[in-house]
Amino acid sequence: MSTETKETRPESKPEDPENLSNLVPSGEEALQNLTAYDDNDVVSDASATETDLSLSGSQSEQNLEEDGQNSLDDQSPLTELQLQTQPSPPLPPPPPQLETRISESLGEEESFDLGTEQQSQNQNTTEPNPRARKRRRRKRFFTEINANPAFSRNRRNSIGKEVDSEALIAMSVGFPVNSLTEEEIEANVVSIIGGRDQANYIVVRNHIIALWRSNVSNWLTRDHALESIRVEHKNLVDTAYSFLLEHGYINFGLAPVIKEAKLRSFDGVEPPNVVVIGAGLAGLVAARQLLSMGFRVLVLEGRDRPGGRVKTRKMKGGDGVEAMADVGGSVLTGINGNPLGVLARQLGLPLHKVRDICPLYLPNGELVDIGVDSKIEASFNKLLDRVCKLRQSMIEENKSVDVPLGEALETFRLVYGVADDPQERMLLDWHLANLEYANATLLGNLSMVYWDQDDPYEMGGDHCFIPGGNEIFVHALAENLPIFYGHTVESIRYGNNGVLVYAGDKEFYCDMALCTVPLGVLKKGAIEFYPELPEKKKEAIERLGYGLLNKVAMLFPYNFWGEEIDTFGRLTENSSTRGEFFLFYSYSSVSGGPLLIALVAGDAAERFETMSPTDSVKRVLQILRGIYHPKGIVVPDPVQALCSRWGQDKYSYGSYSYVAVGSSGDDYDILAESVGDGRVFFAGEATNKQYPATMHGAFLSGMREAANILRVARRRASSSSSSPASNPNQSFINKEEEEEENSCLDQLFETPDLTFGCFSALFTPNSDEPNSNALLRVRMEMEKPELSVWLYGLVTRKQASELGEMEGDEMRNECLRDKLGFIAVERKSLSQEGESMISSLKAARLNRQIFD
Ligand SMILES: Cc1cc2nc3c(=O)[nH]c(=O)nc-3n(C[C@H](O)[C@H](O)[C@H](O)COP(=O)(O)OP(=O)(O)OC[C@H]3O[C@@H](n4cnc5c(N)ncnc54)[C@H](O)[C@@H]3O)c2cc1C
Repeated sequence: MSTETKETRPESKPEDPENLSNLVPSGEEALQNLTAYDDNDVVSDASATETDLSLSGSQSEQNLEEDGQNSLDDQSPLTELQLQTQPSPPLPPPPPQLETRISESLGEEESFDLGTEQQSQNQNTTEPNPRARKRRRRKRFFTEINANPAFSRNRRNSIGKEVDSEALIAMSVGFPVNSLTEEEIEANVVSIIGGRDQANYIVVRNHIIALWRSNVSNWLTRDHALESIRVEHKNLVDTAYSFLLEHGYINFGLAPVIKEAKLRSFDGVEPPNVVVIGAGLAGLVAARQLLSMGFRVLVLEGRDRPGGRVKTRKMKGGDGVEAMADVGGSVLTGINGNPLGVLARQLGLPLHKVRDICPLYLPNGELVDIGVDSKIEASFNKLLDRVCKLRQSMIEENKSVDVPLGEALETFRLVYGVADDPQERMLLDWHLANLEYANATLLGNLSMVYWDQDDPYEMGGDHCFIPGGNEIFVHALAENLPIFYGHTVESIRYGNNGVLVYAGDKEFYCDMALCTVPLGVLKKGAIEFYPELPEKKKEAIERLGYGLLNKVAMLFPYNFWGEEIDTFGRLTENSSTRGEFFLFYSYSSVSGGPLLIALVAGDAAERFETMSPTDSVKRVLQILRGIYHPKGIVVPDPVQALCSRWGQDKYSYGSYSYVAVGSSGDDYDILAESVGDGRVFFAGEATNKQYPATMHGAFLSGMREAANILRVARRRASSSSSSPASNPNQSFINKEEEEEENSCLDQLFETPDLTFGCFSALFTPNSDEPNSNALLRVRMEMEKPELSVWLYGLVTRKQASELGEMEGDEMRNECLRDKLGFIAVERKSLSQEGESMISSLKAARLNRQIFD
């Protein structure tokens, strides 16, 4: 991925004692008595070896001087380089540049600010030596768009300005300024590519996106979209609206009105069944979207929790200090157009901008001189520019070779004599470590040609934290979804008639399956496919890189590092350990307590997994004391600490994808391709060429595949012989199983949450909120008892309780009918929402049986 910073994660599995993140309890004990934790927050054994807390405060006393000139500005011939080259895929032209800077406010309105590339480096801080953490990017100004005739006359006056800002919003969401995306072309949004219709379509499409983004808590209707467009362009509005809706660019997310909406995609035919494998962001988003499209959906998740590589741990100390630590994905890397930013707005969550200031400390605790710092940062960026030029020349000469990025950078460094001085070398190493962090691997593994192929698409705007952690999103997305936890999928068998998914001793039959497991799991071959995946896909799985990043999260009794910074870094004299705790994230302002997270990148991330947690935490404290003791600041022991082990996590086997030498962005596309003529689909961060290795990339891949599944389902439904409706045996729940289903429901109602009169109610297992769902059941007695039926409907938990408090069923029925507009229906007519609630209840009960 690109160089924008991201966050680490830890994780541990109860089954595998090696695979544990670790907690450090309070005080002295903290380092002597490390307790292992797992995904269930189970605190087990405290058998760590004795540790010595007297860590040395000062380290190297090097006197570092600013060096003279480097000669990076020289136009030295590239042929001087002696690089070991490796074959790479043919070089395509460089990707389109979408580098206009857009800034989006975090409130309901969006504002845009063209060309304000430089971010302020010294704001809101008293730090004497602030530094910018992010690599600067060159920028292009947005090309002008002229007023378009698609708009009605009364809007023409202000049209130029509006079209510009609407185009900017669409761009921030990932749409090109004046062309169609591949998805749009595939969806046939216009009959002639490049014609006048296309130009009009683009304006209409941008307009609809901007309209919805102006109030993401609303359901944007087709009529509303049409209001400001001339009526003769109704077809364009229809096309653009349907495209955007079905592909999840509008009306998506967690606003109440959006959660309730149901598309009528399968009127008159049995909706197809989809099994989603994995309840990470990609799987959750896809499952939600598919349910809202009318599919029947089931999610199989190996862990006992949703979220996958998004995991927030509650940390707690003796004196009431506590904090929420994101041990997986943490930073929203660019808020403009980011779908997670939309969720935050819908849920009313504030965002905390990660401040750009990042002081760097020398091993002796001194702050790095700002002049040297700026100089080396500039040199580092120039080295990268040199690499860009080299690959540009390779593209022009059509040379299909690749070399490791690290090798190219080192060669240029030597050629231009950059960072010969020890302090400069340490600074350069810090930047290289930062690059290894962003890509979760050693620079020696990265493709020089394609490592930053996603740069042109990167989300603009601030990097942000979600106060309380990203699991807020996960829980909101997972609410009421039929997720079966503890179901590790071992094989997937697919054919013309459907898909069989095997998890333990259970098999699940479905029309289509969506596999969202991490690339690390695919690389391990942990899931067998029958027939085997196509060679092309297997090769892409092999080629694409999947790297490692780890974290140590430490909850301290108080904040000793100051409230005014969110990050600080430390330099090391040893290049080979440059990624070891090189960057610290402070979560004091967002996590609820004095929480510090140290990152471990590159080589160090691998070594870290073999170190004992006691030693790791001791080492971090040694570094922190090296920085703060010389300033007279006491660094206390943490009251709790944990270390991640993403590489040993059998549901991940690493942190996120990167473009390895010999691989390219095309491999992401190949990973995204479905197999078995539209039977098995793939989503997840490693299937998203534009936004790999990110939370929003995972989110968008889930949306993408939901749209693909809908397209294939429609195609199949229209060819009657293979329509799921015409072959009931293909249904996930067929007629024969209906009775079993009903008896299952009877079993659920054997232990209702509430019972009163002839009513009983079950609460959704995923929420205690008064407005969460309750499934109400009522017996309709008939004269002939054998004709009596159970009827069902959804109310809220609060309404169910209020009904329970009323006197007599007559009053209840009156309230249901007159006040709540409640209509009780037979089981088979229950809404999709009702069905998914039943599935959640069943899943929760099953999970209780497994885990209690
Ligand atoms: C340490 C770390 C720091 C990161 N920092 C950032 C950041 O700051 N910003 C950012 O945007 N992104 C960050 N990321 C990346 C981001 O977290 C991921 O890209 C994203 O969460 C991936 O989502 P996903 O749905 O593709 O995969 P996952 O979240 O991994 O979901 C896949 C799911 O499949 C399940 N599964 C696996 N195998 C099986 C099986 N056989 N059967 C059933 N279920 C199975 C897993 O348990 C998991 O729940 C970070 C990641 C890590 C690890």
